[in-house]
Amino acid sequence: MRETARAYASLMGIGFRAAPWHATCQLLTGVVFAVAVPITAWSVKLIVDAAIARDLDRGLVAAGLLALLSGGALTCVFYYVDCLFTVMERAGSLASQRLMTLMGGTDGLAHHERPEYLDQAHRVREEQGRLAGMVNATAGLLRVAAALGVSAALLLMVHPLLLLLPVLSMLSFWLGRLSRDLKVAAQEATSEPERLRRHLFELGTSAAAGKELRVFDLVEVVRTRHHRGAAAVLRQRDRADWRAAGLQTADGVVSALGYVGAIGLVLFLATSGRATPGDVALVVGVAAQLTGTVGLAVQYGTEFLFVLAVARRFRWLAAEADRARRPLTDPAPVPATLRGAIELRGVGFAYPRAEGSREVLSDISLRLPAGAVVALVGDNGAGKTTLVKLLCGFYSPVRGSIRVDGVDLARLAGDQWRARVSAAFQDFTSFEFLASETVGVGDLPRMADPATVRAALERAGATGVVAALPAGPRTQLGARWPDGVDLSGGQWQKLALARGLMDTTPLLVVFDEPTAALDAHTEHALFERFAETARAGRDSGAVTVLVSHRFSTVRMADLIVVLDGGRIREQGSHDELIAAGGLYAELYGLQSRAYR
Ligand SMILES: Nc1ncnc2c1ncn2[C@@H]1O[C@H](COP(=O)(O)OP(=O)(O)OP(=O)(O)O)[C@@H](O)[C@H]1O
Repeated sequence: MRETARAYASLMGIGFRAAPWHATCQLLTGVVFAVAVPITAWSVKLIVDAAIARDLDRGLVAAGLLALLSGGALTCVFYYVDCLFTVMERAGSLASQRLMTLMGGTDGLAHHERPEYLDQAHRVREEQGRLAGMVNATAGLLRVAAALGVSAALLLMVHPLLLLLPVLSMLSFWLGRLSRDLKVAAQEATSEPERLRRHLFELGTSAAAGKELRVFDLVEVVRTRHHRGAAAVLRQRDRADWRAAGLQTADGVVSALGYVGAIGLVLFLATSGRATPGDVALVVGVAAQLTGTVGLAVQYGTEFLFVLAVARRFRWLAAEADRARRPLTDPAPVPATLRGAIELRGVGFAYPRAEGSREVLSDISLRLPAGAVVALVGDNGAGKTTLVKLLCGFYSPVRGSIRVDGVDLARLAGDQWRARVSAAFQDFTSFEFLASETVGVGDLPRMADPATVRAALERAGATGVVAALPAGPRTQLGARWPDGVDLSGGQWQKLALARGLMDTTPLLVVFDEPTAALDAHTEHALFERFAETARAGRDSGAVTVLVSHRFSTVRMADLIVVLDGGRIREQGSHDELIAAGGLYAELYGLQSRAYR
């Protein structure tokens, strides 16, 4: 219960922080409007009674009250709707910012592996719009409560038995809620197949997947699976809809019985002289409004529950983010320069999601000396990228430790360590910014410095890519933007490489197959240059880790580490490994024969 209250408060907090005046105004105008509407029925009663009593003055006062209430209610509706839109817009923007901080600002990546996290994150992303809706749902419920309260008071003035009408309304509200619950449950139960259906839809309609779908003749397969999935989802949701419709019919019958009963009672009272004709008009008016109020109660009640469910997920993600950001127990500063080495001592690692927590790295003991260029080689799945991710601090070893000049990496603040890490990955990100920014984000403080960006482009051999763009470095990248230019895979990759070379004073530089889209000669020439630069800058002690399947590139490294099934099979310089005649020598021989 306390958790629910906190979840509610967190989303109300977003609404009020984003638009405090508008949120207050929406709540107030909603209540005033809700109170004014049933009172108009009361002023009608006064007018009818005055007419029957032939009392013009009383009739005019009542008519004035009616005009005032109608005008006031209309004005309130105007402000209510205006505030509603403003609150939704501003709270939506603030909620997106919070969500980005929660989901994108956490330290490592380990939580992204947990199915529970993925599921919650996916749902929150899908229902993001609702994060802004707590003020609106609350305003709606307040409106309903105010309208029901005033209606009940007016009915009580005529006869206590008429209070059964709001009671029946509550029954009707309950039936309405049951029917909505059925629909919500069906939606939740089908959320996974629905996600698959959307994925298939995406595959079947996107240009990116289009090539492979056609080459492998998969268009029909994807379409059939999509249609079958859609039919299964609809079938399940249809069943719930029919049951919900049954409950709604029962709800209609209950409302009609209440309406007829209330009017029957007031007519009986009027004909026996215990109620006035104005009372009859009052009850008819209030009873008619109650039907609408119950409809609103069901609508806002459901919306409130939906928003509350999203709020709980939001809180859950916030708690996860807090956990991921747990302060270090024994923090140590990141060294300014590396003097000794980055050392891995008995490191073991298993992905949280991997079957039975299978270790993908075991017993890794390795010394990466300051200033060295180290190459990681091995078959697909040998664990090269995983090792790189551990070095970058995205994940923590489950056994053993990584030490930076003798200090456990776990003692260094993640963001401070990563500020000293530079990288280029094979699965790089295509930042659709201006070309100079796409590269410049590799070193934010110097992003706006054209000379630094030019130098990084030069080091990555990407000067030509930017020079050929219509507005050079000021060209917007990405085809979806006006005047945006799309690049080839290799060109994007060269810019990603330049981004990884922006920072000239890192402690660790990682190249995880960043040149896979380039030809072997270009890759060789580039790495020769990187190695030279790395060796020239040995003073800062930066360790350069390079992952490549091309042995012509690998051979220039100071240290080559051969991984096999998550373990180190052998390590040494190119000459040492060739002389040893092991796996490296065998693979090198195979590749060089193929190139001859
Ligand atoms: N996010 C993940 N969750 C679970 N298992 C993973 C994940 N990423 C990689 N693995 C598994 O870890 C093992 C090592 O993968 P890794 O990507 O480190 O290999 P690699 O040597 O870099 O391979 P490649 O040369 O193909 O890039 C593989 O068995 C892979 O299936």
